[in-house]
Amino acid sequence: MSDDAPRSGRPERSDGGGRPDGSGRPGRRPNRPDGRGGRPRVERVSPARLVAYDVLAAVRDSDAYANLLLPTRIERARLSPADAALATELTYGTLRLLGRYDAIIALAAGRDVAAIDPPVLDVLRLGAHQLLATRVPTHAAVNESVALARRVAPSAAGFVNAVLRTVSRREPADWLELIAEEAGSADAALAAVHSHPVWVIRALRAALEREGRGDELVALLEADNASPRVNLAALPGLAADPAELGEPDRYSPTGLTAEAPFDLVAANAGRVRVQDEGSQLAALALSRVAPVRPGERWLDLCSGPGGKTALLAAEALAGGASLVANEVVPARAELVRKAVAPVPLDVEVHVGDGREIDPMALGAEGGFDRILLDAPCTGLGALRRRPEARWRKRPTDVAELTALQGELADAAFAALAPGGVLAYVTCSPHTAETHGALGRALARWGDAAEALDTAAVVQELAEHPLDLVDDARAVQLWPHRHGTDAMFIALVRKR
Ligand SMILES: C[S@@+](CC[C@H](N)C(=O)[O-])C[C@H]1O[C@@H](n2cnc3c(N)ncnc32)[C@H](O)[C@@H]1O
Repeated sequence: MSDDAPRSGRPERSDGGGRPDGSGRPGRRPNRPDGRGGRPRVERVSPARLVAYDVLAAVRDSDAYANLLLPTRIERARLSPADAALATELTYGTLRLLGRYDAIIALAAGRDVAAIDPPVLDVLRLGAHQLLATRVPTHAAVNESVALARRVAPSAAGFVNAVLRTVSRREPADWLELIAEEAGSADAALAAVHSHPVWVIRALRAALEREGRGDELVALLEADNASPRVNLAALPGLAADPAELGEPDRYSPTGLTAEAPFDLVAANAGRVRVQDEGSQLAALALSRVAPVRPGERWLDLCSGPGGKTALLAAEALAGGASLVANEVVPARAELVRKAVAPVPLDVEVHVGDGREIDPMALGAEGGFDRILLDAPCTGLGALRRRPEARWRKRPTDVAELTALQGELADAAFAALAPGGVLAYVTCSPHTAETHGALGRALARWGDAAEALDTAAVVQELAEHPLDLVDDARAVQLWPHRHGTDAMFIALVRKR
C-alpha cells in the first residue's frame, strides 16, 4: 500500500463497526468501569483501537514508520473496511496532533507529559483524539480507553479514566484557547495549537516569508494536519488518459483522483500508481524541459522507492531515451526494480552511493543528458503523509543533510554531459535544503552552470497556471496552496 492515508476527516461512523459502545461485536454490554457486576468482566477493546495502539507503541519503541506498519497490522487483524478506516484515522490523527494532545493532557492531568508512563500516555493521546477530533461518543472513547489501559498498564486505568473525563468536559475550541494561553510564547502557542515542533514552525515561516507569503503559515500548518487525498499517476503511453480513469489533477498532466483508487491501481498492474501531484510535476519538469532526442541517457541518482523513476521510465520510453536508476539502500533499490517493472524499458537499477557515481561504468561515456537528484532531505514538505516525521526530525538533521545534498549535487553535476540538465528536487521547503543548497551549488559551479527558468517549464507543462512567486530559477509547491507536498524543483543546465 502507498503512503497515502485514505481521506477520512471526522469519521461518520467511528464506533468500531456499528456498535454504539465501539466494540464492533454484537450483543456486548458496556464494561462496568468499577469492575463490579454479576458476571465476570472481560476487558474488550475494539480491534481498530488495538491496531492503532499497537502502531503508536511501535512508533514510540522501535522507530517504526506508521505508513509502513499500519497496513500490515490491519491485514493481520483482518479488520473490516470500516474498522480499517477507523484504525487509520485514529493512528494518523493521533500522531499528527500529538503535540496538541500532549499540551491538553498535561493540563488535564496537572503534570508534564514527561512524567506519564509512555504506554499510558499513548492511551491518553488515542482517547483525546477520539474525544476532540472524531464523532466517537464520549462514553465509548472513555470506556474503550480505560479498557485499553487495563490491558497495557492496569494500575493506570483510574488515572486514564479521570484524565479523559476532564478532557471531555470542555469543547475542543476551549482547549485550544487554553493551551494557547498557557504557552510561553507566540511560537509555543502555534506549536501547541497546530501540533508542530517550534523549530519546524520557524523553518516553515522562514520559507513562506522568503516568498513574501508569511501570512500563509497557519493555512500551511492546518494543511499538514489534514489527511492528503489519494492521488494517482497514470504512466503516460502505458495507461489510459487521466480523464478516462477518473478526475484529472488540476496541475499534473499525468495525475488523477478516483473514487476507488486502490481498485484502479490493482487493475492496472503498476501502470497506474499512487503518487503525489507535486512529485509528478518534479519528474515531468526534467523529462519535459526540452524535447527528448532519441538516444539520450538519463539517470535517477537517488531513486528509492522509485515513484519518480517509474514516471521517468515511461517518459524515456516514449522519447527513445535510456534510463539508469541508482539507490544506496539495497532494499529500496529492490522497490525501484518493482516500480519500473511494468514499463517495457530496460532500466538498470544500480546500488551505490550517489556521491561516487561513475557515468562510464553505467554505460554513459561522456555523461548523462538528464539527471534527477531527488535528494535525501528532512521531508518537512510531506508531513501530511508521514504523521510521526515531525516529532522525529531534529534541527541538527538539517546541517547533516545539507552537507550530503551538496556532495550529491556536485556528483550529479559532474556526471552530466555538456548541455545536460540536472533537476535538483527536495520534498522539503526548508530554505537551507532548497534555495540555500541550490545557491551554494551554483556558486561552486560558477560559469559551468546555467540556472534554467524552472517556473516557466513547470507552468508550461501544468494543466492550469500555478500560483508561484516571482522566482524563475526554482519552483516551490505547497500543500495549502497547491494541494501537493511541498516539493522544491530547480533545473540547472551544464554549459
Ligand atoms: C527523497 S528519496 C527519493 C524518492 C524517489 N525519487 C521517489 O520518488 O520515489 C531519497 C532517496 O535517496 C537515498 N539516498 C540517501 N543517501 C544516498 C546516497 N548517498 N546515494 C544514493 N542514494 C541515497 C535514500 O535512501 C532515498 O531512497
